[in-house]
Parts: sequence; C-alpha cells; structure tokens
Amino acid sequence: MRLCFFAGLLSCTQQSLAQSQKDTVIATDWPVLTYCIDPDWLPYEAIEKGQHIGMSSGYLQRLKQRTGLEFRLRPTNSWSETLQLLREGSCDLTPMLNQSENRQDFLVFSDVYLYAPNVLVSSREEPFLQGLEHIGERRLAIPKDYRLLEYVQRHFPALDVLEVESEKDGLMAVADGRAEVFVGSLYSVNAYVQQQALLELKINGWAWPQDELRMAVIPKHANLLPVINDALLSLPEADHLAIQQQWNNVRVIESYNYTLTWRVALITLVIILILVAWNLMIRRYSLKLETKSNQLEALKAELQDSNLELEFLSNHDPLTKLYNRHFFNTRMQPDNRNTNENQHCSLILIDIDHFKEINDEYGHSAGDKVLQTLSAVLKQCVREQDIVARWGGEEFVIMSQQDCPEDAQVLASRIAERIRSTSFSVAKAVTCSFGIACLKQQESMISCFERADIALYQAKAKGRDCICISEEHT
Ligand SMILES: Nc1nc2c(ncn2[C@@H]2O[C@H](COP(=O)(O)OP(=O)(O)OP(=O)(O)O)[C@@H](O)[C@H]2O)c(=O)[nH]1
Repeated sequence: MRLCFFAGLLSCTQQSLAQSQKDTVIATDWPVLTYCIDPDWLPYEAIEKGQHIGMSSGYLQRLKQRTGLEFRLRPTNSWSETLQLLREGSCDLTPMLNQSENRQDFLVFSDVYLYAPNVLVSSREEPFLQGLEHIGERRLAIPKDYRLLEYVQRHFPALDVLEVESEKDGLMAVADGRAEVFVGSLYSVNAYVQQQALLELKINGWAWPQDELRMAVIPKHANLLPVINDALLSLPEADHLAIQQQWNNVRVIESYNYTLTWRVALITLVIILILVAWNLMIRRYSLKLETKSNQLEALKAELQDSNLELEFLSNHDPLTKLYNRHFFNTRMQPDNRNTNENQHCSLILIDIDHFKEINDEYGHSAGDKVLQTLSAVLKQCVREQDIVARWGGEEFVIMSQQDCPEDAQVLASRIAERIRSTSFSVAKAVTCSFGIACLKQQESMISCFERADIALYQAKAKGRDCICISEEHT
C-alpha cells in the first residue's frame, strides 16, 4: 500500500512576481516591526524553541537584506492569538497569510508572493472526492480563523464543519474519527503526516481555493507595502527555490502494509511448527517402533535359541549329550528310514558291568562322570553316519550301517578296547557287555532290537566284558 504525496515546486512564481529586478533602496530609519506568526504551520512557519522557522523566516530575512527593515518576533501560542494581536494593533506584521474579507478589516496586504494548493485528507477507506462540493454528509475539519473556514461558511454553508485548533489537530481529528475529511495546505499536511506517521490517512482530492500567501501589516504601516512589494517581487527565482528546498520537504512516502506479511509469516511459522511437531511425533513413533522391533528381534532370537535348546533337549540326553531314547525310537520307525539304511544295518547294545557297585562305592556323581566319559568314548569310536544314543540308565545303543556282523563286531571290539585303555574317574576297572544284532530283510527294527537285547543278556550271562552276536542273522 502506498500513501503518496505528490507535489511539484511551490507555485510561488505562477504569476510573474519577479518582473521587477530593480534594486530596493535600503533605508535605515524604518521602525522595528513586531511580527507574529502561526506557531505551528510547517513548512510555512512555526516557532521552535522561541525561534522563527519555516519558509516565512527565509522571506523575512531576504526582506530585511533588501530593505533594511528590522523585524522582531512576538511569539504566540496559536494562529487565533496571532490574529487577535494583529486585530488589536499589538503586532505590526505577519509574513504569510491569505487575504480575506474579515482580515481586510484590520490588515493591509502585500501582493501574492507564494501560491500553494489545498487538499482534502481522509482515511484510506473513503472514496476519492473531487473537491469541497463532493464532501456531502461527511464532517469536515477546518482550523479556526483560517481563510478556508470563511470560504466554506460562505460557499458551502450546509457542510458539517468541525472547527479545530490547528492543521495538526484537524489531521488528528480525521485519524481518530472525530471528522471524516480535513482541508488544509498540501505542504503542511504532508509535513504533519510524515511527522506523526499518520499512514492511515490519504490525500483525497484538491480543494479550491488554493492558498495565495501575502505579507500583511496593520493599517498604520500601510506606507511600507510598496517597499515590501518591491523587495518580494524583485526576489530572484533562485532565492524562492532555496527557501522552498530548505523547508518544503515534500516527498513520496512509501509505506508498506506489513499486516499481510505478518499474517503470511505467522501462518508459515504455524505450518512450520506443525510440520516440526509432526516430524518429531513421527520420529518419536519410529523410535518407539524401532525399539519395539529390536525387542521383537531379540525375543525372536531368544525364542529361536529356546526352540533350538528345546529341540536339543527333546532329542538328547542332558547328562551325556548323546541322542536319547525318544530320538532313537523315532529313527527306528520305518517311515523315518530309507532303503539304504536298512541294508547292512546293525544294532549294538552296550551295558556297563556292575555299574551299581560304582555308584555305591564312589557315589552317584562319580557314576555320572563314568557315564559321560563312556559316552565320549562311544562318540569317538563311531563314524559320523552312525547313531549313538543313551537307551537308559547305564545302557547305550549304536545303530551302524556296515557289514554285519563282521564290521559291527570289529566296532564293538574297538570300543571295548578303548574302554579298557580309558582312565575313568573311579579306581575300579570299567567294562561293558555288548549285544549285536544284524537287521534282517523284512525285519522290523524292534525285532532286531529285541534280538540285540537278548545277545546282550547272553553276554552278561557269559560273565560280562564280552560281545555276543544274535545268531539269527542271515
Ligand atoms: N550315577 C548314575 N547311576 C545311574 C543312572 N541311571 C541308572 N543308574 C544306576 O545304574 C545302576 C544299574 O544297576 P543294575 O541294573 O543293577 O545293573 P548293574 O549294577 O550294572 O549290573 P549288571 O548290569 O547286571 O552288570 C543302578 O544302581 C542305577 O541307580 C544315572 O544317570 N547316573
């Protein structure tokens, strides 16, 4: 959004003010003139820290240089007070004002030396108005004792007018809603709007009449007017420009409405915050999921280990780590055996001799150690494809695929020999009895096992520490 104040140069020279370049006679016997000004009407004139500032100060300075006239400021607090002093004759001159019928009663005026446009000012929401005649019902703020007030009262008596103390007060009235429109000089309006940052206001249109500024003296000094006119009219263009440039700071104000930016920034920020929160939430859930998944993986691994352990325990004897009876029974089932396994299959039953005495003499744990050592011996003696199992107590069984009964007998003899040469944890000699049976064609494993058992029984009967082979083999 832009609030623009456009202005060209002050139109002080709209008329040929400077036709006369003749030198003004400087006299030294002029009286010192007391002058009053509008104390708050920049850039035209104002009082700051007791000093006269603004364009009229520049013109008075040049007037002094060109005429020798001496001026002394009499400070006032308002334009009304200034007019009152002039009316009373307590003040001799005012350097910048419009001529009006009322003022002609107590002042005499110089020629116009400065022209300036007047403008209407309203809030930004008001539509553009093409002059005072289009103000309609709107309340119009005008400074007290301004010529514009006289003009409006005469030409637009129906208008709803709010008299204000100064132009600044008039602008504030529009800003705070006491009035809808203000009329005043473009340059001072611009100065106040910039000074007060009244960016919600806009120049709404031109207002006729424009300011035609003159110097005025009280009637008793009317004789000075020719001198003043000569000096002002002969003022070079460069002097006018210098004064205007010094005080008339008309420029384009660009104001960006940051509301939209803030809203967009706020919405963006909210979206970013939501995304960040969403992201954090997702990350937190993914972390939780990851943790749960890791826990599940660990549980799964534990379960697999447990399953393996269970599987091992279900198939193995915990003391000797050999296959157990259950596993051996399963392997003896016909469904679990192929035809090759049935050829040349032999069963060797092994039973420790007088194991009860070992237990009795050396204790149960010593007996356990004997069982473990014997199991190791059996494992070392068989081939990889043979199956060694603990059948129960101190009894073991080997299922072996080799020529039977020759190779089975060789295996049993080798085991017996190895047992003899093994040192067990007990002082007593450990020996075993062996019963061998070779699987016959069409014979069931159970039947073969029973024959091996009978052979073992025979070995025990023969005095132990020997090998017996079931004779019922082909
Ligand atoms: N230490 C130990 N002893 C066991 C185990 N299982 C069975 N036994 C014992 O093994 C012994 C078997 O004794 P018997 O059946 O009389 O056989 P034996 O003393 O070996 O006599 P023969 O077989 O006739 O030579 C019993 O005393 C059982 O308590 C075991 O796991 N550990």
